[in-house]
Amino acid sequence: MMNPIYINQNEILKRYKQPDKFTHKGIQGHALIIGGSYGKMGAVCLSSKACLKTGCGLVTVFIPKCGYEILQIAIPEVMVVTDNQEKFISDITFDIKPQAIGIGPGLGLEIETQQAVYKLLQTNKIPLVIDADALNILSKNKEWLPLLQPKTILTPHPKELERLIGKWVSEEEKMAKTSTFSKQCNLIIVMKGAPTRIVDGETIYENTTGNAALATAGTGDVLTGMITSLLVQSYEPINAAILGVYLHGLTADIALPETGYQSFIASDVISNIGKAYLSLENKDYNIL
Ligand SMILES: NC(=O)C1=CN([C@@H]2O[C@H](COP(=O)(O)OP(=O)(O)OC[C@H]3O[C@@H](n4cnc5c(N)ncnc54)[C@H](OP(=O)(O)O)[C@@H]3O)[C@@H](O)[C@H]2O)[C@@H](O)CC1
Ligand SMILES: Nc1ncnc2c1ncn2[C@@H]1O[C@H](COP(=O)(O)OP(=O)(O)O)[C@@H](O)[C@H]1O
Ligand SMILES: [Mg+2]
Repeated sequence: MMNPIYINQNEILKRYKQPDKFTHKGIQGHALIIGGSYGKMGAVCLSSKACLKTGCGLVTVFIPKCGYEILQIAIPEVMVVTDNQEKFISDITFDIKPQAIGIGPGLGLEIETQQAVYKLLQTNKIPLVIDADALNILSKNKEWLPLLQPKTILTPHPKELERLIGKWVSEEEKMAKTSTFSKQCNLIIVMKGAPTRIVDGETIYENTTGNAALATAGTGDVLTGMITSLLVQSYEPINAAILGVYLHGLTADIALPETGYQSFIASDVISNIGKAYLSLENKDYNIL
């Protein structure tokens, strides 16, 4: 494996941009989060709330009908567009103009949902984060990979990565296969785990924040919302991935003294994003 570039505060401060004093919600950007199915609407709640809390101006979700009230009640700041189907997504249509899309949390694997993803990939030209069931749909339909725009961000956990690139027998082989896949398809791969590594062709970044408290339901859904938020705020895809992964891990480091490893939940990531940002500005929470 090539020596990784460690993602520490120094690397982050080279990339982090403070919001302009005169910015407004239009400039801060509009994100679209697509996901959810019956029983997995929480994934979209977590992802869209994290997206807003990472600084974008507007967030819309595209979800099946059954999630309408859940979303509107859980997060009044988020706007909702619904599919015609009750329990899963069957056709992704919207008349908003988001600057980036995050797709996958809670999406499910229905055949109609797979076709809806195919249709989106055929026409989509804006930056995209692909996670969870959207990754699993791609793994089932690898011939769709060439439809992805250059530098699309994929955020697999180890099982999702295996579905995408096949099994490996060593850490070295895993990294080599991921690097080849990233290069061949011109994609950014966020290999989630301990530690999370970001692969951009032959360049490998290794995150230095985060801990085992993150091993809990929904923390990956939150990461998808955070990276999507940074994309709409005009970060280059590689910088959105790097900053998103770093801030996400930092929330767990900040919260740990209060929550311990066991009681930390995905909502605690969201509620500590503010402190994670503040630590970059040397205000109050400079814990590193
Ligand atoms: N509240 C909600 O609505 C929530 C909704 N969610 C939604 O559910 C959907 C399914 O997503 P999912 O990730 O739970 O299922 P799946 O892809 O089968 O992978 C699970 C298997 O992968 C493995 N594995 C995972 N991490 C690993 C690691 N670090 N290191 C090693 N192995 C690891 C592990 O395999 P094992 O070790 O058991 O063989 C595990 O059993 C998706 O849409 C998601 O967004 C969830 O986000 C939860 C909250
Ligand atoms: N032991 C650990 N140490 C550090 N980070 C972890 C650990 N376990 C999980 N994580 C992080 O938690 C997140 C889990 O994502 P994922 O498996 O997609 O969860 P979910 O699908 O439930 O949202 C990833 O960002 C991963 O890097
Ligand atoms: Mg996940």
